[in-house]
Amino acid sequence: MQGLNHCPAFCRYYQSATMASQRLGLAEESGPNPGESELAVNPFDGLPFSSRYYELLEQRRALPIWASRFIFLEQLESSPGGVVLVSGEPGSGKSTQIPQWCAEFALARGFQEGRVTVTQPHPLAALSLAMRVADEMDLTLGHEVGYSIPQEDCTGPDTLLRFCWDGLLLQEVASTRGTGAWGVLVLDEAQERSVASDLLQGLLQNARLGNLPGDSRVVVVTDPALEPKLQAFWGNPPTVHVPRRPGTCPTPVYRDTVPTDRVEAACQAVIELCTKEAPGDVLVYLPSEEEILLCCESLSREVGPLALRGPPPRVLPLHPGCGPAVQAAYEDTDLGARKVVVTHWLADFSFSLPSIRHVIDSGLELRSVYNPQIRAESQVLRPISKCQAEARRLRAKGVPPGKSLCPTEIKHEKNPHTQTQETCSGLLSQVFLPSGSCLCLYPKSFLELEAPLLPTARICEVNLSPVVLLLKRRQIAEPGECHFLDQPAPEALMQALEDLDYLAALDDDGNLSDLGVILSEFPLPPELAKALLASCEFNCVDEMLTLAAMLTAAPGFTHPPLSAEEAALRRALEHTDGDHSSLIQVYEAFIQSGADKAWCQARGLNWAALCQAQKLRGDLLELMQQIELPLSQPAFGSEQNRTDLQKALLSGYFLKAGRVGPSILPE
Ligand SMILES: Nc1ncnc2c1ncn2[C@@H]1O[C@H](COP(=O)(O)OP(=O)(O)OP(=O)(O)O)[C@@H](O)[C@H]1O
Repeated sequence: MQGLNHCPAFCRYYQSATMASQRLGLAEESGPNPGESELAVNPFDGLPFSSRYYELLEQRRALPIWASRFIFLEQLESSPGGVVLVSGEPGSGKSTQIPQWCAEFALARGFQEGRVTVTQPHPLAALSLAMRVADEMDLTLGHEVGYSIPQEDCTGPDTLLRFCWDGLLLQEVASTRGTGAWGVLVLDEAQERSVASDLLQGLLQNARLGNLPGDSRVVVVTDPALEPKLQAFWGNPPTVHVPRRPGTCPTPVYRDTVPTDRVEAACQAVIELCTKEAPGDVLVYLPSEEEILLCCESLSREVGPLALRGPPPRVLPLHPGCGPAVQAAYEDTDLGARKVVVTHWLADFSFSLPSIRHVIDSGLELRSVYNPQIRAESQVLRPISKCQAEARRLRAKGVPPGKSLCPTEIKHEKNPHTQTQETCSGLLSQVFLPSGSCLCLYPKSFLELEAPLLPTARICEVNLSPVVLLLKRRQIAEPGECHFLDQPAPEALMQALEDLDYLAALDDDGNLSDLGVILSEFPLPPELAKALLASCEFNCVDEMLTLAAMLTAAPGFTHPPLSAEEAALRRALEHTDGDHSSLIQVYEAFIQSGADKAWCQARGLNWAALCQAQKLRGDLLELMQQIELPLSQPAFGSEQNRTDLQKALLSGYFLKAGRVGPSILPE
C-alpha cells in the first residue's frame, strides 16, 4: 500500500477513479480497451497492461456475469446494510470477476476501510483462483493478489486482494494473531455450507465481529438454489442475479441400475465417448479420492492402445491432494488432446472448466459425518443433493477448445442481432455447437427419492468442539446464542461443551481455563492439541509432533497397493504397534529419503500430503517454542517411548479409549 501511494500511475488513477465514482456513483467500464494508450496503465501496480491482459479481458467480457458489473458496483456502493447477495449458476464468472470488482471498489475508496478478502470453502480453490485472478488483473501473485491456505501464506504487505480458505479466516478472526479488518469481505460458494462459511455468516449477521470497520461491505455469493434461504437470513439484501449461461444443456441419460463397480462403469463410459470421437472434454464424478485415483490409473492404461484419430486423451485427477498441479485441468496442449478430468464433490461448484462437454456422474459422495452420541466420525457414502446433480449437469455446457465464443468472434457471425457486446449472452445460445452429454450412472428415481434438495450444512455433521473452543476464545458469542443458517442440534453443542470440560479447557464458570487458552492457539482439534501438550510431560514431544502433523495433513496413502512390489515396500513401513506408530515411521522414512517424490510414488504415498505434514510439523514446533513449552529428544522405537506416546495420546483421547492390556495409567 505504501508503495502504491507513492506510485504516480496509482495516484493518477485513484484521482480519476474517485472523481468518476463521485460523478457516476462508480466507474462504468473496468480496465482500458486495447488502443487506449493514455490510461493503459494498471492502476494497481502502475505498470502498462500486457497483451495477455487484453487476451483475458476478451474472455472475461464473454462471461454472463459481465453484464451485471455496473449493477453490482451500484449495489455495493449503496446497500443500506452493507450486504450484497450475488446469485448465479456455476461457471457464470462469479468467483473470478466479483473479487476484481470489489478490488476496484476498494481502490476507489483509497482502501481506507481495508483491503479485500475472498473466502473459499476449499484451500485448493483459493489457490487456483488467486493464480487465475492475478493473471486476469495482470498483477503478480504474492504481491497485489495473494492467497492464504493451510501451511502456505502467499501474501505480502502490498496484497490488496486475498483469497483465503474460509477455515483459516475463521481462525484469524478468533485468534490473537489475526490479520485484522477488511474493507470488503466476499463469502464465495455459500451453497456449499462449509462450517466456516456458515459460522462467519452467523457472526457477521449478529454483528459480533469486533474488528469490522464502520463502512465495510459483505458480499455473499451463491448458487441460485440457496438464494431464498440467504435472502431470508440476511433480511432481503440487494441481490444481483447473474443471467443464465448461454448454450443448451444436455438432457441427462440415466442408467437402469446403480453399477456394482462404479470405477469400471465410469471408465467404460469414457472409452465409449473417446471411440465415438465425440468432441469436447470429459468430467467424471466419483465419490472418493481413492476411486478417482483408481479410475485415472485404469483409464491411463486403457486409452493408450485405442485406435483414435487424434492424440490420446490426457487423464487428470482433480482432488484436494493435487496442489498447484490442479491448473493442468485448465490448460490445453498444442496437440489439442482431449482432457478427461476425474473428480468428486470438489468440482461441484468450484473449478469451472470451460471446455467440458461431457459429464459422467456417479451421483454419490463420500463424506465424514460425526455422531455426537457415540463421539465417532464415520465415512458415509450417500446420494448427492439435487442441487449438486444440477450443477454437475450444467458443467456439460462448456465450449470445446478452439471454439472460443468471445464477442469479437461472434460479431463476425451472419446474424442481424450481433451488434453489441451487451447482447452477447443472448447471442451465444444461437451459435451452433455439437451437443454435449450427461450420463448419470444411476436410475432417475435414485435422486428423486433419496436426495435432499440442497447440500447438507456441514455444521450439522461435524464435531463442534473446535468451533466452540474458537468462539469461547474470543468471547465472540455464546455458542448457543449464535444465529446460524441452520442451527446445529442442541445435543451436539452440549456434547462439545462437555468434551471441552472433560479436557479441562473450561473453568467452573464455563469460560476458557488457562489450558483452554493454550489449546485454542494450536491449529489442531482440541483432543490432539491436549495430547501434544501432554507429550511435554511424558517426554515424547518429537514423536507427538510428527503424529499430530500426519493426522492433520491430507491422508498419506493414495490408494491400496497396486502391485506386489508396491505392497512389499509398503509393508516395510508398517509398524507392529499399529497405525499411529506406522504414521511416525512413514514420516521418518520420508524425511530420510530427502522428501523424494519418486520414493513416495513407488510406495503409493501422497508426496504433497507428506510435504504438507512436514510444513505443519515445523509450524507446530515453532508455536511450542514461542509458548516456551519444554521439548524432548527423539526416542522413537524404544519401549519407554512407546508407553510415553500412549500416555500422551490417552490424555487427549481418553473418551475414545478401551483397555485390552494391563493398565498404563498411574494408579
Ligand atoms: N483457475 C483457473 N484457471 C483458468 N481459468 C479459470 C480458472 N478459474 C476460472 N477460470 C475461467 O473463468 C471462467 C469463470 O469461472 P468462475 O469460477 O468465475 O465461475 P463461477 O460462476 O464462480 O462458477 P463456480 O460457482 O463453479 O465457481 C471459467 O469458465 C474459466 O474459463
